[in-house]
Amino acid sequence: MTHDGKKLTGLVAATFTPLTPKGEVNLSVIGQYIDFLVEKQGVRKIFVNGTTGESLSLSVDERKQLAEAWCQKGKGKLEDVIVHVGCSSLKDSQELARHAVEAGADGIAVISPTFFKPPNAASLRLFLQEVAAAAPALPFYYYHIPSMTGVHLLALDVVEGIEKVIPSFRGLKFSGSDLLDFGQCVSCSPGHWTHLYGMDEQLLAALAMGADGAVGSTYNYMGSTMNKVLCAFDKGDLEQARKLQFQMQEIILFAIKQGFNLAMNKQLMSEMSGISLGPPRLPLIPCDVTKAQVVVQKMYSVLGEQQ
Ligand SMILES: CC(=O)N[C@@H]([C@@H](O)[C@H](O)[C@H](O)CO)[C@@H](O)CC(=O)C(=O)O
Repeated sequence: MTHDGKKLTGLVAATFTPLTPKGEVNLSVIGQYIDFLVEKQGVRKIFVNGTTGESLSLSVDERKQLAEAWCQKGKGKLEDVIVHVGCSSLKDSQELARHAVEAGADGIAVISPTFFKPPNAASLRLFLQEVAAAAPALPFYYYHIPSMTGVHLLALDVVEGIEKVIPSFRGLKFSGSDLLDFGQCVSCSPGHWTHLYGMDEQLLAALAMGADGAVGSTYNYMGSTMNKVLCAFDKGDLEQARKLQFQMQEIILFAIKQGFNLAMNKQLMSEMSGISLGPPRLPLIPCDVTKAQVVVQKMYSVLGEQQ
């Protein structure tokens, strides 16, 4: 559910954080970025300061500036702005959760702390509960991304009984490949929770398993194709949905062979949108532009000019 009571569904772009060439947050291109998503990709929902947004490499103050800018510039253009407020420090997460309310976010999401890892699902739930309590009126989502957090608890165990302790709990962003865990989360959840899948290359499988939508990085520049997958799936046209998902897989696999990572992904968005998003922040290092351009060529050759 979003802030206005509607369940959050459909395609959500996990935004990149624009930086200047010197590595400072660059708020000046956010308006242009939103226009590109809305007008060229048909994407009107965003997930800010997540993995793609390099949140854990940003200061609390930078995350606040970004949350404010995305919410302000998105007014009247975007339907939902979900702000990720997860940090290793509970206090920082709570501060960001309170700030998200002031900024006008439609919901907040939280990952597991990653350095001192929760020893079990109950302790992670307690952490989430303490963050959610700082912004009790905002829809709250658990962001499950074991490949990045190194926390390999089952999402199913984390969300068990969660609404009793987090009344604002409204679902999961599941960025993992374990469709057994994902399917059981869907199967055991009440109907008002949303299940947003986060591995773009296999969204179709998750849709079959009951996903309500998706959050991902590639929807920044291949959102229009994935919107067609959702549309074909809704109409029951599996042949068309598969054809388009396979095309996206071909591109992502090609990119992986070229060394796909956040730096390349960010450069792909700069190339596709014409908006300079700058380098990633250290410790990540910029991607060789010619490598990104090879992937862009592949994208055009597989998808035509539809992007
Ligand atoms: C590990 C990672 O970055 N996963 C991406 C995917 O969109 C991923 O880039 C895509 O599936 C290509 O592998 C998202 O799940 C991340 C995300 O939604 C976020 O930025 O919060």
